[in-house]
Amino acid sequence: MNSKVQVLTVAGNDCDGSAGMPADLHAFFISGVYGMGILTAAVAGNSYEISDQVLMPTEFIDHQFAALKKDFKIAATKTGMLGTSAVIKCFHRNFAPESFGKLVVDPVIITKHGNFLLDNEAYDDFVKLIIPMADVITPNAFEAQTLSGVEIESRESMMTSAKRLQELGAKNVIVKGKHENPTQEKVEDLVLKADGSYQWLSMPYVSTERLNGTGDVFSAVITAEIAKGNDLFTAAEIAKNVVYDSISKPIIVGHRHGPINLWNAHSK
Ligand SMILES: Nc1ncnc2c1ncn2[C@@H]1O[C@H](COP(=O)(O)OP(=O)(O)O)[C@@H](O)[C@H]1O
Ligand SMILES: Cc1ncc(COP(=O)(O)OP(=O)(O)O)c(N)n1
Repeated sequence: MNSKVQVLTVAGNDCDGSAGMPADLHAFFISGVYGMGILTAAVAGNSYEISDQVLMPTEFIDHQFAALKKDFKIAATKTGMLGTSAVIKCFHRNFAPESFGKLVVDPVIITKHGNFLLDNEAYDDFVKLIIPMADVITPNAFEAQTLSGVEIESRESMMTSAKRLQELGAKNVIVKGKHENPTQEKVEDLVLKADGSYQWLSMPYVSTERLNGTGDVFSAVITAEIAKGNDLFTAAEIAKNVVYDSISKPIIVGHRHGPINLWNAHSK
């Protein structure tokens, strides 16, 4: 039963396959782990926009947790789109490390193209219930800023923001750097561990619109690598390389903000 490392994503489906659960499952596959998915929501999306979203009934999410708990040995779990207070409370009552392993929280609040995937009313419950459960939290610069109240403008502010997230209860924090300036040379992420040790991850800035799924893949690879027993610094370094390889040689799928090229990472 346990010949393959097993991991779980609790996330929404993006119907164009570029982000959310499909991206997580692709990332699990290239990481060599067996991936499962508890569906929380679904969005109608393409490479231009997200035009609609719907949430799963929480009783059905309960049933998905119960089904997996009975049968599998899950070493690590990641969260993606939780969407509402009801889903957050449902996750909170179902998740236990004994059954679902280490927890990586990707705070899906607003997509990089401006769609809100977390209700305003759900925000306080996310902070109160989900952040303290996180072994690792992986906010992008905007989410780190929103959650910590610290404006991200330098390495120093990324560190202050990460420490603030630890005060909110997350054990280990990865603040992903900004990548909005077309003249920037590199994108730097900060990995701050529970014991205060830290590392900077730095890769060249890639100028492309084909970035759908970068955040999902980054946190999914970290989840897979932790499940395999890797240390967080190693896991984050592998994830950073996978994302870089996936965006530096784009595939042309869809017209605009297309999916990233995981094949290029897989072939390395
Ligand atoms: N244009 C880019 N060039 C290089 N690295 C990038 C670029 N965009 C994102 N990344 C990297 O991709 C990973 C995911 O970050 P990000 O896209 O900010 O997450 P999210 O999808 O949550 O907004 C991080 O390691 C980040 O540094
Ligand atoms: C269902 C669903 N979940 C997550 C996303 C992705 O949102 P975003 O924060 O823009 O991150 P990445 O595309 O970089 O992973 C989505 N579109 N749909």
